[in-house]
Amino acid sequence: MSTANIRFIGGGNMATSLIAGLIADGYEPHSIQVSDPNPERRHALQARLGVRALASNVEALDEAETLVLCVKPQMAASVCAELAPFLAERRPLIVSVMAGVLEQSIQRWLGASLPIVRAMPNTPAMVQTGAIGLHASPEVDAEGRNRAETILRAVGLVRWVESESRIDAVTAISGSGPAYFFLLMEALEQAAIELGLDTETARLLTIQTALGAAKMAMESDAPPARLREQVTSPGGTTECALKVFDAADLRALVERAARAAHDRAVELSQTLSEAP
Ligand SMILES: NC(=O)C1=CN([C@@H]2O[C@H](COP(=O)(O)OP(=O)(O)OC[C@H]3O[C@@H](n4cnc5c(N)ncnc54)[C@H](OP(=O)(O)O)[C@@H]3O)[C@@H](O)[C@H]2O)C=CC1
Ligand SMILES: O=C(O)[C@@H]1CCC=N1
Repeated sequence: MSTANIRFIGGGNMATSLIAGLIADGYEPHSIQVSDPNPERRHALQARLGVRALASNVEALDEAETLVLCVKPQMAASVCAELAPFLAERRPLIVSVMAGVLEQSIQRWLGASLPIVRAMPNTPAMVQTGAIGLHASPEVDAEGRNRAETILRAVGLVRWVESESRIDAVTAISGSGPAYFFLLMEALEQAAIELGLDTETARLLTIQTALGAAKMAMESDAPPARLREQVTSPGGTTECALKVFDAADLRALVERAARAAHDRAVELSQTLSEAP
């Protein structure tokens, strides 16, 4: 099965992460083309990753087998309308990473029931440690599902979800999730500095601790709650720290934050589905 000729529309943060991850996995830079209106971004993509970067979306489509839509949700309608006349015949597999943009909306803007896979990746795809949710529209055949999965598996862990609405949950957890962990890292690093550690030591101890905790959680049979208990000696230091988190009801706060992200994705879906 060929995964060749992948075309990206929009060359920002998410496209750069995906392209970097694919190239690190062995994809040939010449099999990837990307379009972006920003000349500096195009230059960076070409210089850093060796892919062809074009100003024109239509030119970037050339010989597309898989087309990855990587523009902001608010740009989706106009970009699809621009591409529509060039897609009807070729019928590439369309992979949309756009948060809150429904398969049906994309098909309506394209004016054709093209096969669409919605993918919700995250920026750690750049280091092939992405967490990706996938959903396929009914037009996607087994080869299309395989192709999307093969491409996304090159940059991380892939999970299919049963209904398209679940992509909004994936968006709230793993799509936006790296930002939550980065925020925690920023706060812990700052606390380390306040406690007297030098900046570099604070940075490295924070990052290594996050990496170690994630690796342990991934490799252990025990759930995170059990791993947390193993760190928490009765009457010890961790217990004191965790009591502070409990007093602030950290769990409820995290749930509220995830729900806010989810609800924003739903709101985007509704608003954009009404866009002409
Ligand atoms: N960032 C993330 O962690 C994740 C993002 N996503 C989704 O990925 C998509 C892109 O997000 P992200 O990469 O963060 O956003 P960025 O703004 O970094 O990237 C979007 C890029 O598209 C360019 N662009 C604007 N208009 C057009 C156009 N008409 N044709 C082609 N390119 C255009 C922008 O240029 P300019 O800046 O000059 O406008 C920009 O370079 C979004 O839909 C988002 O929901 C999904 C999962 C995670
Ligand atoms: O913040 C956003 O809207 C995008 C989608 C998931 C991560 N970033």
